[in-house]
Order: sequence, then C-alpha cells, then structure tokens
Amino acid sequence: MGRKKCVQGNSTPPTNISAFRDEERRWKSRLAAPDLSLAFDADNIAWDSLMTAGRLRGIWTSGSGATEECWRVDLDELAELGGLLGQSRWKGKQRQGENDYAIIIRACTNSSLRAGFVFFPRVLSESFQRDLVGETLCHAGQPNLTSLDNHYTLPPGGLWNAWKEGRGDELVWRKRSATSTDAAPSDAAPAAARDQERAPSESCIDKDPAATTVGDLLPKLRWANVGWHYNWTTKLYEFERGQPPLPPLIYSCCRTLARSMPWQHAYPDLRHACDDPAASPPRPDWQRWKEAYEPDAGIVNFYQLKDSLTSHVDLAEVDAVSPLVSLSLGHSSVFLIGGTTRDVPPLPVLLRSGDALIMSGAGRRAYHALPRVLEGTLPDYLRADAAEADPEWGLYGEYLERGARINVNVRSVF
Ligand SMILES: O=C(O)CCC(=O)C(=O)O
Ligand SMILES: [Fe+2]
Repeated sequence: MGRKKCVQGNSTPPTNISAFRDEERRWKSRLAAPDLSLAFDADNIAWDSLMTAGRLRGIWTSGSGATEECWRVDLDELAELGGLLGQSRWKGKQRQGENDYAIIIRACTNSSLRAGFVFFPRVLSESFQRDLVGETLCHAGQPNLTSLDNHYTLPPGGLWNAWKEGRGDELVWRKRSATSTDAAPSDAAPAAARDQERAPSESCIDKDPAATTVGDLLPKLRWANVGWHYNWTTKLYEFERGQPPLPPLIYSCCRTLARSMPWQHAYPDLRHACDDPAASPPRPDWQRWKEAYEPDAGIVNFYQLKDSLTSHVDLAEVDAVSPLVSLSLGHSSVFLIGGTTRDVPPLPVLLRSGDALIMSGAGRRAYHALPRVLEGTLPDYLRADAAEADPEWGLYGEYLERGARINVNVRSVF
C-alpha cells in the first residue's frame, strides 16, 4: 500500500494481518482520537538521578503498562553544532525546549534490532527549524526531481519558488503520458512497492484536468530528491546524472548530528553487560562515522494531514549500515519502528517538530513507517504569525498551518 489519503478504519480487520500492519491500521484509523499514551514520548521518561558510565538510565512506561529501557547520553561538543543549532546551547545558556542529548532506545535487551536507533528530542532550535523548512521548499525543484515531475511540466524553479513569487494562478500543464514512477499504489506487492510508498495520491492527480495551477498543485507535492538521484522505479541510484550537492543546511545539520553522537554508547561491547550474550548486536565501524560521515543523498517528504508512509526498509545504499539521519519539521506524527520482519510488533514513537533520529547498523534493516500526522500540533513558532520570525516567514507558516509535516531523510550512499 502506498502513501495515500486515509480511508475510514475498517471495523472487521483481517485475521492474518502482520503485527506491523495491524499497528499501522490502528494509528491510521480515524474512528477514535489516537491514544498517544501508547507512543514512546521523550517527555515522559523516568530518569535515574545518577549518571553511570557517561549515561543516564531511564524507563518509559506506555499507557498499556509496557516499558522501554533507554539511555540518555550527552552529544559530543562540536563547534559546527553550536553554529547550526544556536550558539547559546553550547555556552551553558540552554534555551527552553531545546536539548543537546540523544536517547538510545533498548540498548541492552534481546531486541537487538533496535540497536543503532538513536533519538534526539527537540535538538533543532526554533529558528533553525524555520530555516530548514525554507530550504526544503526552495530546493524542491530542478536539479532535484520531485513526485510531480512525471506528471506535470513544472515551473523551472520549482513550485514553491513560483508560489513565493506570487505566481499561484500560473497554469501548470499535465504531461500527456506519465511514466510508471508514480503508478497507482497496489496492495498486491507491498514489499516491491518502494516507489509506490511515496506515490502522491493518484486519485488527486487523476482528477486533475489537463492544466492546473501552481497554487492547486503545491499541496500535492509529496517528495523531492536531494543529492544523488534515486530512481524510485528501478530502485537504483542514477550516478550518471551527476551529484547535485545536498542543500547546505540539510548537509551540515545531518553530518554534524551523526558526528556529534557518542556512538560508543549505542554500540557498547555488551557481552558482559547483557543477560543474553547472543543479543549483543554487531558493531559497525562507528569510529569512522565520527570523523568521516558524509551524507550525500536523501529525500524530503512533504506530508499533508491525511498522508502516511507505509512500512518499508531503506537499503538501496552501498553502505547500508551507516547513519540515516531523519529530521522532523511541522506537525507532530507517530513513527513506527519494528524489526526485520513485519511480524515483530513495532514501537510507536511520538515525533515532534525539531526532533531528529538516526537509524544505523543492524537497525537499518528494521521495518519502519509513518502512519499518522497529528492534527492541531503545529508549534506556535512555526505559525504564519510567529512573532520572532523573519517577515518572509508568513507564506511558509501558512503552508505548514494547512496541515504539513516535512521530513528530511538523509543517507551516505558509499
Ligand atoms: O517521515 C518519516 O519520519 C520517515 C520517512 C522515511 O522513513 C523515509 O523517507 O524513508
Ligand atoms: Fe524510511
């Protein structure tokens, strides 16, 4: 099943559905308000009072009584991080709502597949979040391909830049024969449908007449590639197309987060610490990431309130264990992180604007999904009238207010 408009939940679920699909259906259902007490929330962790071996142990308890053990570790101080995320955070003047630590979930249990899954709650400063939103929208156009390029002859500078220049009524023509990149989602072959996971709601596009306008099309934008071009149909990188550089803020933010992570805590030698030595996850070459991690490809996902992204793994990269850095902007959402098969029940994680997460090592092979964007959760500092924002922010804020969440998802191909 692809990214699509949500349909009303079905009251008689099939019996042979996998644990992952079952959880996805629950979060997608609009029959009742989502029960957020069931989602891992960094604000609801009971932390020990004393740090041992450079980390603080915490327990998160779900509304159903299930618990998750996690470790809180301070990020390694890097000059670039201070520059990117706000100088004051590194000078002892922590500002409210912004953090400089990471949480390692289930670092020492027999669920070793979550090894290498690291969560950075509210790590991006408010002003940096606004800058990133601006960068993602302005770069959703040539040379970067978007979800709409197969269907429409888009303005050369991209839809957003045309909108920003006041060209919202400008006509955009539909292409005569759209290729299969955005083929209609199919339930029959979910595992093979990597391209379809990101398909814009085909029904919206099918209903469009031969021409539409910049303004009407903007909410239908679902993704933009950045960096090396990835072909969603062949599921291969197209290196012959050359390598557009990653947009500068995305590049420096993701690179710096991966390098600032004290990876020794995510990949400790668990042989003595765990009850079950076999649970000790393989240790990737994380020392190299600290000095040499270079993101070079990624996707920016633009979600509207009823959009979702179905369960998948991201394994197209040559180096399929190095950090995949993911940034959340705009409305909050529920992310599911599971195991190597859809039979492993996933952990729901509440993602707020400004949160980052990294999947790495064995955790790169874990199924994950984004079943729900949460209505009414846009922070005030991202609204059109945010007092402290630049005068041009208004248009960006309006775009987010209409219901958007933006996810930046960056990897290192080699
Ligand atoms: O939107 C998200 O947080 C997840 C996106 C994702 O998993 C992907 O783009 O591969
Ligand atoms: Fe993914």
